[in-house]
Amino acid sequence: MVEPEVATERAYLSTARTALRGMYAEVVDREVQIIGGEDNDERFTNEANQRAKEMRTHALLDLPDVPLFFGRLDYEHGTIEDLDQIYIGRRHVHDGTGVPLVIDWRAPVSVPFYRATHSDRQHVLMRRRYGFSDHAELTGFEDEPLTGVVDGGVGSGQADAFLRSEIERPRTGPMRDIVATIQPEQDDLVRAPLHPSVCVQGAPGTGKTAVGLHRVAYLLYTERERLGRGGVVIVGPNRSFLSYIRKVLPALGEVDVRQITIDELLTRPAAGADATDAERLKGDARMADVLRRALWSYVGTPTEGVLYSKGSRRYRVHDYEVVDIVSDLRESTRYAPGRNALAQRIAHVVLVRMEERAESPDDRVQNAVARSKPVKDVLDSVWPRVAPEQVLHRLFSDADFLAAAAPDLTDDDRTALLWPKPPRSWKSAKWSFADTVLLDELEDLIERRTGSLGHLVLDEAQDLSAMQLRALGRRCRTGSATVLGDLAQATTPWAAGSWDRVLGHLDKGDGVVAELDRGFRVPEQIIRFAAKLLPEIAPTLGVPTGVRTVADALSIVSAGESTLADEVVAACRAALAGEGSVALIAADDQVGRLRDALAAAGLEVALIGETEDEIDTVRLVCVPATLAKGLEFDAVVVAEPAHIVAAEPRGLHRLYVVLTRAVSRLQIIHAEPLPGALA
Ligand SMILES: Nc1ncnc2c1ncn2[C@@H]1O[C@H](COP(=O)(O)OP(=O)(O)OP(=O)(O)O)[C@@H](O)[C@H]1O
Repeated sequence: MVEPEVATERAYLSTARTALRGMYAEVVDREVQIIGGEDNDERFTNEANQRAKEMRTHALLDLPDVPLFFGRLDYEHGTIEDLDQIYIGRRHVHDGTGVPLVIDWRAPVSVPFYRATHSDRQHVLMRRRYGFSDHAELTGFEDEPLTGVVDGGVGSGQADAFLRSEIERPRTGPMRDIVATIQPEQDDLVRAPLHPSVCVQGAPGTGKTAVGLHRVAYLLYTERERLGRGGVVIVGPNRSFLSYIRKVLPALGEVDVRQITIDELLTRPAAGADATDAERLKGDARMADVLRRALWSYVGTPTEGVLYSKGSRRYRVHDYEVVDIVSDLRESTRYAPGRNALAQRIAHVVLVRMEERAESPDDRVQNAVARSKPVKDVLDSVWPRVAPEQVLHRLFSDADFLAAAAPDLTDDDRTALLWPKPPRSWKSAKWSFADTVLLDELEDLIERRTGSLGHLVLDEAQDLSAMQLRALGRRCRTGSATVLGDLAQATTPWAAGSWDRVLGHLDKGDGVVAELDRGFRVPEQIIRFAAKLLPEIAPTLGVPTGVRTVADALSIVSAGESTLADEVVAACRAALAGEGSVALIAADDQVGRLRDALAAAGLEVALIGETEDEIDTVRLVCVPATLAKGLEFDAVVVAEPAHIVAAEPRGLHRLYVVLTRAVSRLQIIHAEPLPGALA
């Protein structure tokens, strides 16, 4: 490391920071042009301009702890106009005269930073990577020449050391971006085009979440206009997870992406709960047919025609004519427009009758007839207005109605769906979360949902049911999706199964499935240990490889029933003596007690689920096993695996999730025997 050169690079960083402040001030000082006038168009334009300015200023804020660049490429002279060197960072910075000081990592000229190799240099002479302190002070750099002889792994070896130190940099607070060290196989997915949809199967810690977030940042860079219209939404499994990932996109300069859970995306609140069997069935794809049949069974067969009077004249539409119209319209469109069409078609027949008598009615007459009482009476009896809640209430309280709508379900299935004590009316029903998804489907069967997201990212998608996926797909009909998950981590009984099926339910059948199999988070020893569960939980998946081994990564302590809590306290205390974040993970019904034991021993500890924000500040957190998904910690202590397994039908899958949260060290403490595969 040449000191003067570090000083030069620091000076460059400081020039870039000053330039960014200049860009910020320029946007702040620029007046938003106000268009005169008070009508909606003008108001809308003024608001949009104001909002664009706010977003731009927000995006240009210099985050004090985030370095402005992380790498440099030295190109062969003449490759890029006027520049032989480019600095690569999270956003573009220029000096006010048009000279770029930092180039956005997403720009095409930055691609070789991630892709160039000795055998395919892409005109690059040298790649430089910078090291920074926690406060974004430049501390040094490593050079990787891409020309000349490769001796003893110079180049890729150095890069690996850099990647390793990035991964092992102690964690505090929420997830960080990986923009300085995105790996080629990840870069392929990050920069894949907006269409078709992409689905990533990846073992724990292979970077799926990181890839999904960087892909969003990349797509917003390349397709901002197209995505701006529909918007981008990231759907995650729960609030703790979303809180954990919330800072990655802002650090990449993207502040306008909604990150929500699926129940927040569906607008109906849930108040009730389901038994497991009912919940599993309610997520099953067969429910789509059941709902369709149930809804359309409200359309009856007309037994009477329509007699329309105007003054002393009468016009008759015969019953068989109404029968024909109804059977023509049934299921040819959504339910509500079908009802309107029926009124219009009856009115049209009346109009024809008028014309046959040499009258000359116009469109206004047709509309008046369609709204007239005799026509409305027919509609109400043959094609009544229905609310989604009404249909579902009847389905779960009327065994005959359910049997007619669900001929393909078994008797046991139907019994599981029926409410033991039906609420008196659909208005007083307490809908479960699975019910709200069904109501969403019904709503769309009644009136097609309009509007579409530009892009949808689904994380931990292996857990979503067919019906949930359909609801999500409806919100992104013309947009595309990035689907991320791991079938081995599927813990819900209603999980849809294969990725082809997931894409099918989302209505993104043209999506491509890719696999990530290099584990970055978890040391090789821990991966191999956890992977002993794979033959039982996901026999078709291969064992991932870890990119690192870490000395003493895994230890297993057997304790007595009465000493378990003491061992847990000792293990957490020892883990806190090292650097970074520490988690105690235990079965949901055990974690509170262990938290109390830790607090009683004088350790500062927070419980995830109760206090999301404290993940940012408290080093030791207790994590109920059901909230561990997607999270990671430098050191993890797992208490009593047998309890975690016994707590739920897919307990072994849950244990696999829990065992794969550690970046450096995993300690397992058990009084009961370990599950067979791990013993
Ligand atoms: N290229 C990379 N450079 C540095 N760190 C990386 C890289 N890829 C992944 N990581 C790190 O590995 C860890 C795991 O990444 P991530 O959470 O995205 O994995 P995942 O596949 O979503 O895991 P899980 O299935 O457990 O949810 C994170 O700390 C992430 O920052």
